[in-house]
Amino acid sequence: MFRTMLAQPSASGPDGLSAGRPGGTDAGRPPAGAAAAAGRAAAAGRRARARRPRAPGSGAAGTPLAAAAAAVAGGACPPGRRGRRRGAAALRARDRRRERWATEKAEKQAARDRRRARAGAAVTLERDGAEGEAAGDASSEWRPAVAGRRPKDSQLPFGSFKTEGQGMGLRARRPLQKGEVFFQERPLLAAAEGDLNALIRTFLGLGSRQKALVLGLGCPPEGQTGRRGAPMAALVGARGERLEELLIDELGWREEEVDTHRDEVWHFLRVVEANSTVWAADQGQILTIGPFTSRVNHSCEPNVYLFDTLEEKPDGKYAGNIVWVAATAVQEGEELYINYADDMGGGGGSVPLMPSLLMPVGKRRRKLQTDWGFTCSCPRCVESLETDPARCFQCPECAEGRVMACRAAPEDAPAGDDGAATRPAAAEGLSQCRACGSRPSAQVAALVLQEERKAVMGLRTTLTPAAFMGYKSGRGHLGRGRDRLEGWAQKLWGAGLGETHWAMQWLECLAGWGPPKSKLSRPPWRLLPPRLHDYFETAGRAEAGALPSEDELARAARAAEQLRAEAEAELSRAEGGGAEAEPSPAEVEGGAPLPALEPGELKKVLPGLLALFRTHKDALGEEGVSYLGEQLKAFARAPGSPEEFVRGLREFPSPEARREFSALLDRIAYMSSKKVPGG
Ligand SMILES: C[S@@+](CC[C@H](N)C(=O)[O-])C[C@H]1O[C@@H](n2cnc3c(N)ncnc32)[C@H](O)[C@@H]1O
Repeated sequence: MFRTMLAQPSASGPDGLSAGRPGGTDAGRPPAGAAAAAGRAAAAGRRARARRPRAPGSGAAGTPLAAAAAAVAGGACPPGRRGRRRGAAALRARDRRRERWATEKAEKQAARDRRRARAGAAVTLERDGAEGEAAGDASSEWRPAVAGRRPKDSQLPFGSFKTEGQGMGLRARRPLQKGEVFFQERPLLAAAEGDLNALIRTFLGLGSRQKALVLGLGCPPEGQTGRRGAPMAALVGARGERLEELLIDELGWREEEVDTHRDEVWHFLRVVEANSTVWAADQGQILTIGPFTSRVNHSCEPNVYLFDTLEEKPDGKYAGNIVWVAATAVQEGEELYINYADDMGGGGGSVPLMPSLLMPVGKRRRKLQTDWGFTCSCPRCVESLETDPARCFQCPECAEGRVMACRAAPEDAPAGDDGAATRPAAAEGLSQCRACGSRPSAQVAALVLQEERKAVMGLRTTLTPAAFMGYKSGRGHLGRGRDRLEGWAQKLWGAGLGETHWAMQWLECLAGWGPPKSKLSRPPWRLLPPRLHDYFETAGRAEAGALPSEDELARAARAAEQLRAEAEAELSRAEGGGAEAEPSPAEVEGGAPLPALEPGELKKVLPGLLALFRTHKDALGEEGVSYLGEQLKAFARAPGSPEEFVRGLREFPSPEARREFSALLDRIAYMSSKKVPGG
């Protein structure tokens, strides 16, 4: 369900400015420069495993079906089959078969309808609390199996629900922390992309329950391909009318097999087109279908990032999972969204230089319409329809406030003969300035927008991927390239663009491409909307292998223990306690319960803790300081076990901060246990 530049012959950013896939190993650095660069070394190590998900159906070249078609056209069909001339008898037989199938199909459909009417619409997905629930009821929940096995409710951090206008969707059942790997799905189906025969045969080999899960996924009605230039329609016809030819003539199926499976295969191929995920692996592309992954809708401000750990085994089967990471903090009940517009990964060099998510709303929607056949109704798009922050300008009147591109005001529209407005749909104007209250006239708006066009055009012709790559030194540092980017930002600023204009944000992303030290950090380089920033950052970290994997967490835990032991040893030396004061193994391993603090003793500890917090205030940030403050106050109100207190701190929402402060927390735990103030 993703797209990657790997899969696209060319890609354009806004105004065609892009990108494509720049060459070189640093080409794929994600915009989250700090994280990505920090993970550069890790990424190099992981590169062998780097995979990128993308949408099948992303243009003719990128789909399993199109790949299969290409393979077929290129002679990958069984020898002796392709190019076989058909005699009149064969053609008559084919027509007879088609007629028979049409009749059988109508009968089957009628039977299906009857069954549905009897059983309600939940035919393949089990619903929780189905009693009294109409199909599609917003409160209904389905629980498909993971690789055929149904997880218990308590194991699932999300549930499904009926969205408004986007079919089914998933929403969080509990709060998720940014960077949290909260779910992993083993695909029900995995096959080499392009090997259509293997894909279909793998599907047919599934158990009936698993097949039902796959066929229960949403797909466009027959005859509606959903996507422009849909490759499946090109391959087998919009209604599957050439499926039989494909199966028999190209894939070498026996007629009896086709008779038995045709309808099922036809339904399956439509599901594949709408729901499969393709991952770039070393051995080639792997196409997967996971019932859960297939239910996550798209948003232009996604809160979930997916990566995979898929691997082809020597027997040709696939092992591994699709891993779900919370890209931002997600609240309980919030819908989960991923990014269908492009893949934001970076380690393997496939990140688009111009992420589609930065595009203005019109361009984003056109892209999704072309690639996916739906008009995006995500919250960000809906909010940007009237005035789009990605087309933001300094107010031509007061220069302090900001105005956005929007539809021209009706009074500015040219009048027709009869006096009625005949404004072309594309006519643009500028919104009212919140600071001075003025709304630029049509003439002023036209000038501002003309300046924008000129500036963007200049950027587009000069800042090509090749030029950008040229900015970088051999080690990938941006070096003086940053000055160029800053120069460009100043030009755009001079041309009247505002901070949240896509071109400014794009420059910020590019500037962030380098290692952390070179990241531009002074104003106005804080332009990305926070959630988008989080998403890019998490994507970069995931791709750079910097997310807290289980290994990493275990390592961090060991490191924390080590620090704690060191701190205790140091303290005991300072106390002059010598060997006696050495922590017991149980304490080092966190096994020994810490004694509860008495209110009087707490007074001694608090100043020390506060001093520690103050020392680390900057790293903690505002959110961290207030969180720790709350914990501290709660502890002061009702002092209990220091362990509980420290546990509260360990639940700090940001995993990064948690890691950073694990040593600090260990010291706090230690001090609490020793009742010694100071750090
Ligand atoms: C892989 S499916 C996602 C699950 C789907 N909603 C369902 O009911 O099974 C993709 C389809 O969901 C819908 N969809 C996903 N994100 C959307 C969005 N942002 N706006 C509108 N429709 C969306 C589109 O119909 C799209 O073809």
